[in-house]
Amino acid sequence: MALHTLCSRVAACDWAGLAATLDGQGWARIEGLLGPRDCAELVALYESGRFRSQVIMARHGYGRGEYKYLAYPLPEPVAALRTALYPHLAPIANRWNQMMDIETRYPPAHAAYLERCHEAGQVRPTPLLLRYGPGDYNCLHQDLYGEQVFPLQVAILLSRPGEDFTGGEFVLTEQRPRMQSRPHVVPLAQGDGVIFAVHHRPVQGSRGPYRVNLRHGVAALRSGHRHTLGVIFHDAS
Ligand SMILES: O=C(O)CCC(=O)C(=O)O
Ligand SMILES: [Fe+2]
Repeated sequence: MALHTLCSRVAACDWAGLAATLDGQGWARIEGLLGPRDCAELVALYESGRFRSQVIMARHGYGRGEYKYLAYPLPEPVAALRTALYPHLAPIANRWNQMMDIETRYPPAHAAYLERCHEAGQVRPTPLLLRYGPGDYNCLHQDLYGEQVFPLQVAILLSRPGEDFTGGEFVLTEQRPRMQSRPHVVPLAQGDGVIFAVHHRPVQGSRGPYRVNLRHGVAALRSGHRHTLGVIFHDAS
């Protein structure tokens, strides 16, 4: 995978449009972030890559299926994606924090943000590859790994819905204060990324913005195998 192609794909996204969509619904899709060959390379990494740990989800009550956290140094395409996406997300994160009266602001470059994580004792990489088989699912959760939290993350679907697998929809729920939770089903094709809020997002109410609490997960697969790349911007303790 040509890294400059990856970086120019990220740069070519309509970031003003994505920011507006994120403000409106808490998630936004980047279509065709990765090509079919890029996806196949990342799927192959599930077997051949270097990882710091493996999680069998059923053992922890997280669902069914498994995932592996990549080790540092990250594979080049994953490192490049994370570095290239971050500067576009940091201004959105800063604006959201301002709306939610949260004091934290994020530096414009990911390297500087990682230094902050490392100073807080969060030094372990969080990008991960996930693998689901028939009947596997991922319970609603939030990827929080310490006090340092970057409020947006990206998941990229590496498999072809309808061909490699059926079912396995990416879902989000929004828990609103004193109201019932709202579900979202995110339609993804192979290579599409979804940007979404890790835990909170501001929603504009009639008396100013309020906070909603988000969780994400994956519905059970009916058949086949599904792989995902998760890009989380804070390191873990
Ligand atoms: O497999 C998925 O689509 C969900 C992945 C996930 O939970 C994550 O990237 O944090
Ligand atoms: Fe997750």
